[in-house]
Amino acid sequence: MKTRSVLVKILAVIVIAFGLSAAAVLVLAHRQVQDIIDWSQSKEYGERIAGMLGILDQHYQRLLLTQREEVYRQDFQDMALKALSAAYFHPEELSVQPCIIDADGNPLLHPGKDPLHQALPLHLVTAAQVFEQTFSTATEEQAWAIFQTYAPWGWRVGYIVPLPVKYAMVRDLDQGLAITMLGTIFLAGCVLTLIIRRQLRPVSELTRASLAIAEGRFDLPIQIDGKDEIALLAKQFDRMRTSIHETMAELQSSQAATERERKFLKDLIDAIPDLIFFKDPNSVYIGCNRAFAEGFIGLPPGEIIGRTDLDFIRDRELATLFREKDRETMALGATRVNDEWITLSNGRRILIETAKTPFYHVDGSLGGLIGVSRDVTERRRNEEQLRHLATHDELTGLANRTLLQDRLEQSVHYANRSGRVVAVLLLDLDRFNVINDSLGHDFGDKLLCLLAQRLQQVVREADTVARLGGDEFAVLLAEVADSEDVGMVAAKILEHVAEPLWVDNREVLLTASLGISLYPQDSKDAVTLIRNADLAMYRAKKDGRNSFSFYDPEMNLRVQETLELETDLRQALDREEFLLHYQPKVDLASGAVIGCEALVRWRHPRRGLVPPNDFIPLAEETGLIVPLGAWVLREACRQARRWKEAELPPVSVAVNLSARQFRQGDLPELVADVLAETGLDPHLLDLELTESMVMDNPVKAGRAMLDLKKLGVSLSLDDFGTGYSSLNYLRRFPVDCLKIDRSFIRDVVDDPSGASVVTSVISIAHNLGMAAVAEGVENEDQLRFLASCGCDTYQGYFFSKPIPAEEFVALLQRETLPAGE
Ligand SMILES: Nc1nc2c(ncn2[C@@H]2O[C@H](COP(=O)(O)O[C@H]3[C@@H](O)[C@H](n4cnc5c(=O)[nH]c(N)nc54)O[C@@H]3COP(=O)(O)O)[C@@H](O)[C@H]2O)c(=O)[nH]1
Repeated sequence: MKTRSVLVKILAVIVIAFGLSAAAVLVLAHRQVQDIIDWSQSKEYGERIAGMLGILDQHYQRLLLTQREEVYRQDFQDMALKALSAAYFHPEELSVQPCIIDADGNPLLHPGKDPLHQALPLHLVTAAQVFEQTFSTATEEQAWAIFQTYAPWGWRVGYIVPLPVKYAMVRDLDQGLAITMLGTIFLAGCVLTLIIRRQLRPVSELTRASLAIAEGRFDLPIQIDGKDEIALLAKQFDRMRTSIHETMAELQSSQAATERERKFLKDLIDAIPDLIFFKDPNSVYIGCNRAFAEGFIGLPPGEIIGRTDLDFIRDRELATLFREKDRETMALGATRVNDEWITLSNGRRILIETAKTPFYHVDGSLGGLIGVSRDVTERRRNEEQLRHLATHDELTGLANRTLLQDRLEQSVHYANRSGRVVAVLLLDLDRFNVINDSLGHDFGDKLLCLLAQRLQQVVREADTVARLGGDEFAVLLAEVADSEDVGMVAAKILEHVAEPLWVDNREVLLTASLGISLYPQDSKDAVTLIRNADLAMYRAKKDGRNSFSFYDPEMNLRVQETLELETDLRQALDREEFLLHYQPKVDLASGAVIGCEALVRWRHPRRGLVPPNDFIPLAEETGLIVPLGAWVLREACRQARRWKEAELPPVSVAVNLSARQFRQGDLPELVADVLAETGLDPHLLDLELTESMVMDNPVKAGRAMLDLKKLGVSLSLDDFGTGYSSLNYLRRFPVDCLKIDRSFIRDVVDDPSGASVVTSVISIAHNLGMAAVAEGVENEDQLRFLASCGCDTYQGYFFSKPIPAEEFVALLQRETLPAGE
């Protein structure tokens, strides 16, 4: 590399020297040419000399004269001699005509022109003549010697040169000079090119690199060696390129990552079934997902961007609404949620819930909003359904307790201002469970639906009919004048309820008990009004059903008592507050005590001895009858076993079963367990069932009775005659005794119809192979009548009230017992 550099330098020096020499030559040559003055250029002097020399045609000939004295001094003689010699001795070889001119410009010698001599001053003529003579006679060497002696300083030698010749000289000179110049220029050019190429190579390398960078190619390294500025620059440039390359690579990688992310996000939002869109602050779409574009607008996303809702939503009202909501959202600067019904591109109408949220640029300026719309049609429908379910009865579609309460509160609110009365009527069907159990729940449901329709027809549209559960309905009379009007409506309702209903081609007769509470008299609170109506309804039920009853504050007192009683009842078993009394059963024929009926008593710590009628219904209602009944059964069996162990005459013990106990599926197991536990002979246990208990569901009851019979116990049908026993069923039940209700016995003497019922029951019992037991025998007449009818057994105050166990033992031990005749 260094050698090359030296060579180039040497070459450059040579070229420069050559160029300088050539330039010097050229300058000298030009100067020489310039020394030969074209006297024709000097008009006055030129014309005079030309005239003297007889040169007429100035256009074709020029007189060229040497100009400088020094030249004469050195070369004049030689030149003059040579010129004159040539003119005289070799005139044919001359292309120019020489002449000599003195210091004043007078021609001294001009070989071709005689007149010249005449015009010359004498001394010059002489000189000229001498010259002529000399040259004409002397040899060349002689002429030269003469000339040397004559020639004074200041003479000039000239040539009359034809113009072409003069220019030929110059042209030759110029050509030479031009060739020299061109050669020099060429060489200089070559050297320069070399130098430039050498110097500019790094620059061009840099240029190439710059271009590559400009074209985005950063991977081509810049290879420039050296330590000069360009090399240093190139190195820095290459570092810069590397740095940019790396930065670009990072940028590209980050761009690729960004692009991947962007694509992923696009795919993601396209995969979301919700409608997603983005708008600028002027509500112009700047993006959306596929669901929005194709599902809602019906255009590809590209055709939506840059447009507004007004451009493609046909419903202008909706489009304007969208725009208003956009503005509100962006003005608010927070998420807003709206519901709107829209029509999709496939024509389906859906309800959308749209959440619009403003978004901002990095500099904090508003970028627009992001919208997400979701099809909530189904959800809303479900919500409506749930709301309906939450406020309506599923079976009948009537309002439920919640809605009733809500409406009642509203009605109370309005009545408060209007001064009118609001009435709550609570209706409970009488003995509906009998229908339900005997005819099935489906049948019962259909009946309830028909009744619901009927109730709705009775009241006005402003009133509310609700089902509170089971067979319990409520009617809210939103505005009535007074309680009299309410009573009329209540009576009308009962009338409609009592009209025959047809379900599955079967006629059903229903009655209801109705309780009424009034606003503002009975309470100002909706919940209390409903509760008071409920209390009144219970009163109506107790009063004999198929009637209505207005709420009375007394009812509340009773409820309070009942609540207290219930609390005490729950603790009574644990506190062992129950005990049994036994009422003897007497054989009518022999007068012997053949058994007894166990009757529970409650020794209340404050109230004293509480009769069963005051707590058995409550125990039944609360379910406490189940443990209480089990206790009675166990205690009665244990007592009977003790009597047997005491070797008293054998007596059976009768235990009353409650409806709930009987319905419990585990009664046979309980009886079996108790018998096993107490060791009582099953024949000495008599279980008393009521007529209504078995007739509510005769089939099921029949099965349960069979199970009990298998244990070896006796079964009696209590209160016979008060219910609706079907003889058909009765015939099939494994019953041992029919107990004639005391209401028939009471009137047996005075009332012939009562007597005939008793005789009929006795004969039915006997015909079915059962014993007849009369209850509530209080006097001898009754006893006598029963004996006359062939009644088998009796019990009643006439013989004995229910008595404690020890008294019953004493009674048993009496030898003589009263007997009927
Ligand atoms: N499930 C259960 N029910 C029971 C139980 N113990 C009693 N009861 C039922 O309570 C009702 C009332 O019973 P009670 O007050 O004991 O009355 C009984 C007798 O005292 C009464 N009786 C008997 N003879 C006469 C009479 O000559 N005159 C008259 N006024 N009353 C009389 O009758 C009741 C017994 O009736 P019954 O059961 O129908 O034989 C009552 O319904 C009891 O069944 C129990 O443990 N479990």
